[in-house]
Amino acid sequence: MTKRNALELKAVKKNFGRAEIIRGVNLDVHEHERHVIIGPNGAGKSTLFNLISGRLKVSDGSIKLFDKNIHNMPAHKVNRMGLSRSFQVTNLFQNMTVMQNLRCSLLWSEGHKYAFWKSVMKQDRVTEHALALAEELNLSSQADTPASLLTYAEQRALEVGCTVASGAEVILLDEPTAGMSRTEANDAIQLIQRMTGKNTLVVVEHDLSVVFELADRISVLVYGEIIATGTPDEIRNNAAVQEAYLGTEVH
Ligand SMILES: Nc1ncnc2c1ncn2[C@@H]1O[C@H](COP(=O)(O)OP(=O)(O)OP(=O)(O)O)[C@@H](O)[C@H]1O
Repeated sequence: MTKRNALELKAVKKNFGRAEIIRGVNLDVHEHERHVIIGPNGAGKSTLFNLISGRLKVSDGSIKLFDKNIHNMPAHKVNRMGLSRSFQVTNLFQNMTVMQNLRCSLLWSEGHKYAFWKSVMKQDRVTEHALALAEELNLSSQADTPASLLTYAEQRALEVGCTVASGAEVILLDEPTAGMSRTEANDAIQLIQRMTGKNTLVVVEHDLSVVFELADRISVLVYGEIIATGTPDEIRNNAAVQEAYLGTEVH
């Protein structure tokens, strides 16, 4: 049986002035897949994420989220349609506590747009859900701590928790282990795997040990073009990928 695509990019191009930065990208991300995009600095990974999440308009081509066109829609609409992008830590409300951040995301997923006063009954349910999430994130003991006082790795964990709580089916993660120690990175990967089991994940990541641990499939972006897509083994053994990017790093 063919797998349903959560995301489908067809011949996507992006120019900045006369420079063509994304040069006809075709990419299918299957529902529930963990798809990691790798590539050298300046290959266009962030630009591609900006196009998918609606922060930038495509110059040409189409992007579909579960069969609906989303290219050139504003980011908040793309978000409402079920795609959320987790930035480094900028999605958090720094002065609000862990619980308040989680509650905000849960209420957003129900369309409350931060109107906390709507229903007391619902508030109890949301609080319970937020507590359960804090526990899953190993942040129970910090439930009433403002986000700004968490460690960097804890903030990243909370950020992933808020993204999941916001109800998005497709989650884009931007270098989820950047700036972390090896132990923190391993914990973060386990947390991502645990928290996003029901989601489709698209991840940009530089750390190849993280990439090969996390990915169901990998796409390699070089100078604005995807030169290969495949399982970790297929990518490891792909001669063009080795020449353009991996070198001998993964052997
Ligand atoms: N708004 C912009 N205007 C002009 N050029 C841009 C703009 N945004 C990105 N670029 C250029 O597009 C190219 C790709 O940048 P991008 O940040 O997407 O690459 P990347 O693969 O994410 O790189 P890195 O791994 O270093 O984060 C770079 O040459 C960059 O200078």
